Amino acid sequence: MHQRDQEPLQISRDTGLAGAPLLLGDDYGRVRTVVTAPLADASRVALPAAGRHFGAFPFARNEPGHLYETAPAQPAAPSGAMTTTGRTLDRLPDPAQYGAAVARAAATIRRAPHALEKVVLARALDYRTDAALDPVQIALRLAADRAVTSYAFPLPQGAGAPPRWLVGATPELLLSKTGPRIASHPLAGSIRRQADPAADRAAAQQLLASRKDLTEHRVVVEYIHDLLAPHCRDLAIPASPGLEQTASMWHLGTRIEGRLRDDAMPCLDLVHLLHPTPAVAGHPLAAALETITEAEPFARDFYAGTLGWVDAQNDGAWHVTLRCAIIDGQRARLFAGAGIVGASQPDDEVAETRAKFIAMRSALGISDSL
Ligand SMILES: C=C(O[C@H]1C=CC=C(C(=O)O)[C@@H]1O)C(=O)O
Repeated sequence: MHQRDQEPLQISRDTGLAGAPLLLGDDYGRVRTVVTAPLADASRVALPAAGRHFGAFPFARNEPGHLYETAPAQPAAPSGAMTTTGRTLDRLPDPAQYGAAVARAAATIRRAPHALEKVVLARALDYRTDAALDPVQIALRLAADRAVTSYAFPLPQGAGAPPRWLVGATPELLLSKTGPRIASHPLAGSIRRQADPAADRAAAQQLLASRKDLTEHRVVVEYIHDLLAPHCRDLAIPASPGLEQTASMWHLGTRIEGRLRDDAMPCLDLVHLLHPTPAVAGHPLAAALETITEAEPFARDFYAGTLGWVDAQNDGAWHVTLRCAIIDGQRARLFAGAGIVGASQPDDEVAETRAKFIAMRSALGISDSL
């Protein structure tokens, strides 16, 4: 079922990043080689027999990502926050323009919900400082929140140039596979957490009862169900979502578990089947991608892509690349998005994306006044 035509594999193998650190959750290693290939071909890249191999693929399915062979290493010790003096922050687009794009998308959805039922619109923050940013230290700071999987992946730029870095802390599991058993844990529908415990509980209850958020969530769960069901001999999906929390956000989440018909189906073929889900793109996919391209004044790059690990048995765990930044020397581009349905209100979605930036902003030491 998963066999593809065996056309020649277009990959390039690079050792230019040898020795660079790579961090994913509790795994820490030093890069040996990097293989660059699109996600569609990733399961055909020959992997050495032992250990885990890490990978990161961009939002755009046809753009190449990277699979890393690493050697185990001692994790770096976390250090204190960076001290910098000159800093700037540019908003892409500014919040008012983002709100206008949300209003247009919600109106389009209300007019013709069969043509577009949901779209995820993102915005970016361009941060510049006078000191080089340390991607591993930033990921270690993010790792203080044990509800998320933090990561720092070097992204090769070619021709001996220093890498860019993909750094973040994701709360969302796209797909894990252990033998025949698979799991996915989509999140969609969010609200900012509150410092006061009673207000925090009230916010969670408000989310759980929100028809707008339940609609956003249902679209994702149905999509994943419909794609996985033909490959599964059983697939269990709870009737309603539960609450998931990170240090700064509440989310609606649904844990989906199943058993594959074909145990040998490669983990990365399942990842390719699912990515991008309506938790980051929308539904129907083609209309959502068109809306995203029109509305967002930047390339998503590796934001809203997928990253994880795979082993030689084709088991693995792949996450949705969220709550992240692309770091390049003294610059960082942060990303955050929100699911838009017909009932979405522009100001609420601006506030939601602002809340989703909190984790990365505080790991980078970007003050609220900037
Ligand atoms: C697109 C993002 O979050 C997704 C994951 C959880 C909740 C989401 C939401 O409520 O819209 C998004 O689907 C992001 O953090 O940039």
